[in-house]
Amino acid sequence: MTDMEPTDPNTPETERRDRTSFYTHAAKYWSAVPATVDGMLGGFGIISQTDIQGSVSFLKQLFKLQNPPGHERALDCGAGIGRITKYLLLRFFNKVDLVEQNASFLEEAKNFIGICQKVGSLYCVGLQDFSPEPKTYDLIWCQWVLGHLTDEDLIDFLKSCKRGLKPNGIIVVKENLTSSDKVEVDKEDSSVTRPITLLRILLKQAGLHCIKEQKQNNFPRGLYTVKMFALVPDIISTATNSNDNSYTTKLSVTSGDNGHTSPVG
Ligand SMILES: C[S@@+](CC[C@H](N)C(=O)[O-])C[C@H]1O[C@@H](n2cnc3c(N)ncnc32)[C@H](O)[C@@H]1O
Repeated sequence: MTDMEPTDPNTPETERRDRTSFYTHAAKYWSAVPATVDGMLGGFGIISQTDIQGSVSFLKQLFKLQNPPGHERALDCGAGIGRITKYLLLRFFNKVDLVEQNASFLEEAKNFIGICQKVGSLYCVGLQDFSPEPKTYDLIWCQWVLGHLTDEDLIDFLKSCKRGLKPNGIIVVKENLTSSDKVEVDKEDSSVTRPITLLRILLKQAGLHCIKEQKQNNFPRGLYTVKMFALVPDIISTATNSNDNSYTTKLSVTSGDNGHTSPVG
């Protein structure tokens, strides 16, 4: 190649460098954020209680399913200081593990949650490099973190979560969604906010089936729409992969979007 020839932007090497910088930039961003509830919610600590109430109500509905998840073990993904572990998961599960890329947040989680025998392993690693132990979790909760994964890594991560589920286990995704059909990129924290159409495609590619979805209500105006999705292994993709758990998901899908928009990301 001569000096005059333009470099191809899509070479594997360029993609590898872009991916690495996407994650290192996010890690740098979060390293400057205070280890507080307000810090976890981008300055919107005020919405934490409403958020938790919405999640409690959603989770209670999942326990009323015909084949409900057990209460043994949950995993909090992108856990931060353990806000969701403390106020939601520890109320319903005998053991909760946390996975979070920022070591200071996990350190603070010990103080924030307090001494609790029910807190299990604290994994300090990015979700792009993490796979839950197979057949371990009744519930895997992913909130306000999946926008920090590339589409490809998100699919791989969700596939590994699927393998991490116990029978009747459920993955919950609670994320911001764009009101347009476009991905919105936040260069400051190195994240993306996806439209629901893209999220649905990625969930399908991960071999997940949505058994329930619900909009988070009562957030202040001007924030992104936030939705919760309860996901189980898709029967079809499960049938082609005998290592996965099997499900009969004859459950109704509920939806309700009244156009509100949310905090972080
Ligand atoms: C908006 S905060 C949400 C924290 C928590 N889920 C909550 O709702 O309170 C995003 C969290 O994701 C973490 N995070 C960012 N990128 C990550 C990655 N690639 N893997 C794991 N955690 C990540 C950040 O360090 C931060 O703790």
